[in-house]
Amino acid sequence: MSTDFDGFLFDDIERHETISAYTSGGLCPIQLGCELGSPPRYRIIGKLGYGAYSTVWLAHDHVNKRNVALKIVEAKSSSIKESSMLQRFKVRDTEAPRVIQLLDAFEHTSPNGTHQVLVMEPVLPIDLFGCSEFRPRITREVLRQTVAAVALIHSRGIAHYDMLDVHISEDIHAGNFGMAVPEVEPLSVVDIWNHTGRPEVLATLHTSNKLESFPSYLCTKMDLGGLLLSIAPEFTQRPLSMRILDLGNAYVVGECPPRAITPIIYAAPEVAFGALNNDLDAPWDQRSDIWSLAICIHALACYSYIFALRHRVLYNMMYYCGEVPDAWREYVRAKPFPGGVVPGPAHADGLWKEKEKQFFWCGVENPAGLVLLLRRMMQLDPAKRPTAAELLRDPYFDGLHEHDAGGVPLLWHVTEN
Ligand SMILES: Nc1ncnc2c1ncn2[C@@H]1O[C@H](COP(=O)(O)OP(=O)(O)OP(=O)(O)O)[C@@H](O)[C@H]1O
Repeated sequence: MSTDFDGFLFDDIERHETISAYTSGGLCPIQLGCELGSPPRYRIIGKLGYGAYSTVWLAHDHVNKRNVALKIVEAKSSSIKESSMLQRFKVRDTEAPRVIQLLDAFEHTSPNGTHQVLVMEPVLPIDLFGCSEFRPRITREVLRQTVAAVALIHSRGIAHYDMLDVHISEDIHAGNFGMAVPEVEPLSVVDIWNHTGRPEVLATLHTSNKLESFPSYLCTKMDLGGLLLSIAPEFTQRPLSMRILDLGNAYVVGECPPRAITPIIYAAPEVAFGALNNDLDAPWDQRSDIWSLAICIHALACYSYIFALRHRVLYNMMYYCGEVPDAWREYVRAKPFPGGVVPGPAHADGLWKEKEKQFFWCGVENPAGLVLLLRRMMQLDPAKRPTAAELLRDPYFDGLHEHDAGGVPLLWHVTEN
């Protein structure tokens, strides 16, 4: 082995967490089949996902005899805030939860430090650009429940602002929303392993010998949707129940907001403008959530992001909103509009007409209604954005109600991913 190279021999940043995140203060090395908890209680079955601060695993809880999701947070970040946020949203049996349910929390020590572990119900995240065999059809009901999840956290004075997950490269993202899949809970470990087949793993070979910090291999995410299609296909025929995930960056409005971590192309104008002018502490609150929720709804509806180019994002915001805010005029004077096209209402109407066609081709229910909804949400002035509770009364959601999500098959799947 060559000694002039210090690092990993293999890497695949598109499919795994960054290997270098396994370091002192970083991620917890995990092996399939290992048991966590004291006394050992949760047996790791497979990987469900990873984020900037954690890895998330499907595990079997020997005590309650059910499968659960374990979010194992890097040692230097504390998830105490996230677990106390989630505690606020624990529901009784009679209520429909809209926030992922926290079942337990404990600490686990690894060579990299002490990690918070959040035990949660497993959900099927809406993976916009993933390679699952399963893709839900994004109906008005899915979107209504997505807005209802945000309305719920807002009603408790909390802002989320991390609804769009970005993994490593800014090209791969998924919404921080998922569907409850209680069908996963009773599955036996052997059944799961039989149906998912041999786990795909990548050996972690490092040129140094600091081996204890790293797992001996990285696992590829399990295809939970594909697993359910093969083991419990009837799940696509029942009413769905959406959850909002990842309250790690959420805060109680009125307290000091954490720095917004939403990437600029999904960020609200007030945050994006600040960030592009080197003000990373631009304040954000629930009104900023409404903008990001619109970006998320757009992505759910047509599997693409409304704004793609970071360096043009402010211009595109002005084009879609048809105006130039007074506070941005100085910025615009220094960097003139591309091709000299000045934003205005007629130009904005034209862009949204094109958007309506795109929604139509993507099979969106009531494309014109969705355009009107998004235009209400995407206001450059945060004060003009409706609240999430007001959005639930938007004509786009007419005829849908919290108590009546059932009746017709609400999910469908496509396999040509
Ligand atoms: N309860 C769960 N069931 C199934 N999958 C989950 C669950 N919670 C999280 N995941 C998956 O794990 C991924 C990472 O989780 P999460 O976003 O909470 O981590 P994070 O480290 O806080 O990430 P970031 O802050 O980068 O968004 C999610 O995008 C999702 O795909």
